[in-house]
Amino acid sequence: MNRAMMMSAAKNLLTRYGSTKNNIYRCMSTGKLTTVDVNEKSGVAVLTMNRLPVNGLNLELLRDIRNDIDEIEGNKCRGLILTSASSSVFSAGLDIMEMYKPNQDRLKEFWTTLQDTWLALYGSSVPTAAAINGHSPAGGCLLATSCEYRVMLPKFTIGLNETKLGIVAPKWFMATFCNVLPRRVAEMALTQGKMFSSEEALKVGLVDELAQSKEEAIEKCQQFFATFAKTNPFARAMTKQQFRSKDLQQLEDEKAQDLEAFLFFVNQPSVQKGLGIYLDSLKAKTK
Ligand SMILES: CCCCCCCCCCCCC/C=C/C(=O)SCCNC(=O)CCNC(=O)[C@H](O)C(C)(C)COP(=O)(O)OP(=O)(O)OC[C@H]1O[C@@H](n2cnc3c(N)ncnc32)[C@H](O)[C@@H]1OP(=O)(O)O
Repeated sequence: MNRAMMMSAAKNLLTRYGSTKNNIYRCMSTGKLTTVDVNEKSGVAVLTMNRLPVNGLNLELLRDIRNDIDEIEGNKCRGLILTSASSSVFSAGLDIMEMYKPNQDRLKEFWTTLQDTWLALYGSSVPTAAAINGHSPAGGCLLATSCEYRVMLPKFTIGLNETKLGIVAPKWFMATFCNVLPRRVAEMALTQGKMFSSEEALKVGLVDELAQSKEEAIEKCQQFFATFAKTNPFARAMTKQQFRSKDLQQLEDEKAQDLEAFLFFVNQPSVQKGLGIYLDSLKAKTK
């Protein structure tokens, strides 16, 4: 982050936090595929993904999440908890249908919206946490690890499984993973396409706590936010942004090349063939 960007971020944060210390704000739900509920007392917003059955991240769901994050930031919420309306899947990751035999204009918009959603979530000045109440592969894991804290329910799986699908996780997926895990663990897991059980994820630090129910997970996320009670919100947010600025800046600088690489890669006949086989295997499971 250069000096001008830093000053502008500081100005935004001062405007947000300057005179609002003890007030409670109300946020409103914006999306059709998401809901946002704000705890009137704590000011914490719960953003629930609601594209059942598996919260596949298609263009519309990503747009809704992105708009919700902007609205939560704008409404001065005290925290953002990301969770799912499903009782078994947090998010199945990117909707493979967006990448399989794609319309090229939509494909571009899809990837650009994913980039923008990540920039908004990973760079959010609002404290963020994920209540992971179901499986969380690939893009689902990206969303969860973009948050500052993770609480997961037992007996589910989480990880970046891209290499198992014959696709490559972009650099910013890897950077997000490396922000949570020791570099060696991250490299091994990424190259293996490893999906961690909830219990394994806790052991390596991919998640911070386990909870027995969604309600308990949300409560634990709220307790995490409470650890900031005695900090200055402006100083907290600036500190977070400085920690993450290298990763954020890299994607900001390379957005166009990243899109180009994605389009090139996804349109390769071998990748299309692999995605088709993978989709068939997923569908065969349900027959
Ligand atoms: C030099 C190289 C430079 C490279 C530069 C970069 C290039 C960039 C390349 C591209 C990178 C992209 C990164 C990709 C990220 C992703 O997120 S890809 C998606 C990965 N996701 C998965 O692998 C998860 C697949 N799904 C599952 O494992 C299971 O569905 C589940 C999540 C564990 C849930 O299981 P269950 O509850 O049993 O549900 P199912 O019965 O399996 O599924 C229900 C229906 O949903 C469909 N479905 C599931 N997941 C997806 C999905 N991700 N996309 C689309 N559709 C999905 C499934 O087929 C079922 O459909 P129906 O049979 O029609 O009901």
